[in-house]
Amino acid sequence: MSRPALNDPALWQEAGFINGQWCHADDGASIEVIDPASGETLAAVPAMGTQETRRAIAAAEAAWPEWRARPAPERAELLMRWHDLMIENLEDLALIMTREQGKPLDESRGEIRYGASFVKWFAEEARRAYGETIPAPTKDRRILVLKQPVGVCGAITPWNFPNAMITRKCAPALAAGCPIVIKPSEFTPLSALALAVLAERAGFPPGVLNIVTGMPEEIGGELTANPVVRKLSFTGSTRVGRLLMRQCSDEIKRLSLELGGNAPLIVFDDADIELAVAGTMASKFRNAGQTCVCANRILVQSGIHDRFVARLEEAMAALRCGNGMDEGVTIGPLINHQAIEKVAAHIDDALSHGATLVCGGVPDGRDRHAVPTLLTGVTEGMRITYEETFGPVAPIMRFDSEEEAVRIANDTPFGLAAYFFTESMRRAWRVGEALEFGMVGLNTGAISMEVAPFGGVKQSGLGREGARQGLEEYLEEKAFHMGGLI
Ligand SMILES: NC(=O)C1=CN([C@@H]2O[C@H](COP(=O)(O)OP(=O)(O)OC[C@H]3O[C@@H](n4cnc5c(N)ncnc54)[C@H](O)[C@@H]3O)[C@@H](O)[C@H]2O)C=CC1
Ligand SMILES: O=C(O)[C@H](O)CS(=O)(=O)O
Repeated sequence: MSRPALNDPALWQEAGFINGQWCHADDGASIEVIDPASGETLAAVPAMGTQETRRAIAAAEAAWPEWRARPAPERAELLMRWHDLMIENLEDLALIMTREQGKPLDESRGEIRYGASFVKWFAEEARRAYGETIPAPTKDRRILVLKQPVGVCGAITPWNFPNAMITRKCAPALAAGCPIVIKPSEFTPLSALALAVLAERAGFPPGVLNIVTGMPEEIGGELTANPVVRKLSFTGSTRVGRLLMRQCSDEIKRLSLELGGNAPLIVFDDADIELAVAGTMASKFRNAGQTCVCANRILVQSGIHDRFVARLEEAMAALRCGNGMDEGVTIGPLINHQAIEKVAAHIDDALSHGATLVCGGVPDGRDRHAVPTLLTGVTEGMRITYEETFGPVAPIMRFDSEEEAVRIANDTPFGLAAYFFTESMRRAWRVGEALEFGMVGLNTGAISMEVAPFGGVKQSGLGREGARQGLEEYLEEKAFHMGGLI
């Protein structure tokens, strides 16, 4: 197991974190963490299940009364201390992330800053869980609306953003006064465990933040069935989100779901072509295309089509595939062989139905890399247009009219992110309002930041993360009627 040389080796943890204690699975079982760049075993973390999860939930329940009673400025101070420790240890956290997830080091550094931005944002928001007073209908009554923490929360997070998807959930939970039990992806647990090391150092009391690693079905089964857990927050596939939603229905738990996407990116004839190319590169190739907000379909109007394809091919030629630890690499390996096989299947299907390969091609599984690929002549009905590719493949669909582009863009059960490029103010309003997505980028491919609400409609999920809305997901509203006052 070739762990990286860290400035602070204590950040490399191969144990779960329950009630302020580092612990292993009751039966001693473990699961291996694989380096996606080499395929070698990097670490082994506990294969925890129902019993360990039950203990973590009990620890969170025991911690709740004191944590909810702690004044918001004190919760905020702990969150800021955690934020500062993340920034101080940024290089180590980035190294850990690149080794277990594969993304280039610079992207990992960017994700640590992105993850830390949620901790700082919710340290600030903790002080603003404002209630309200309502004019009473009679003289003897006063009506208040109190904001109170939901209670013990659970979170289940994906492998593609193994730091930011943790902090985007636990920062608002902790800010609101909720203790939390987190199950990170079995592919990338080390980033979550490093965050727990820093949370402990920041001074969070035992039981407030717990990390349970291991068997998804067992841990998820306990988080969804245990009545002590009042809310579950999930980021991942729509398939699993639907399953968890069903499992939470018996207890009518609060839910936040950030699920799959199928983002259209539309380039109109009147687009600024350089903005459109830059926006496409930013949206399509971040994390080797393994994000839920990546452009999954690229719709280009006929008049600009050939020029845009030529410029995009030029820009893609600058991408460099390789090991994320190596200087200058911009496209790391995909997370695993299943991901590579899915990308290959999408390319094969498109080519077999008449698409043209401009550059790239079917990845070689042995290289564990998906080569940045540009396809033209992509048409509706090809798998790549209705399944989330989650890889560095840019499928170009030609269109003629604005109405046709909006129809195609909206023709999906998903509704997470969409992008379009035009210099026309009138078209900006028409298309921005017509697109059925939770987030829309006009002349930009970057829409992920802590200040704006992140989330989707239709089968892309429920609720919003980040922004003012993100705190509300962890608060309950109580109408408090005070009668007999005269
Ligand atoms: N909306 C988003 O931000 C994301 C969407 N995705 C989508 O999900 C697809 C697969 O990516 P994965 O990370 O493998 O997503 P996934 O949905 O399979 O896994 C996400 C998390 O759910 C857990 N999980 C899986 N099955 C579970 C179960 N039965 N009970 C409880 N927890 C369970 C996993 O251990 C992981 O922690 C991607 O191809 C992409 O389409 C993936 C990551 C993020
Ligand atoms: O899971 C994801 O893909 C992230 O939500 C995307 S982002 O927030 O990093 O853009």
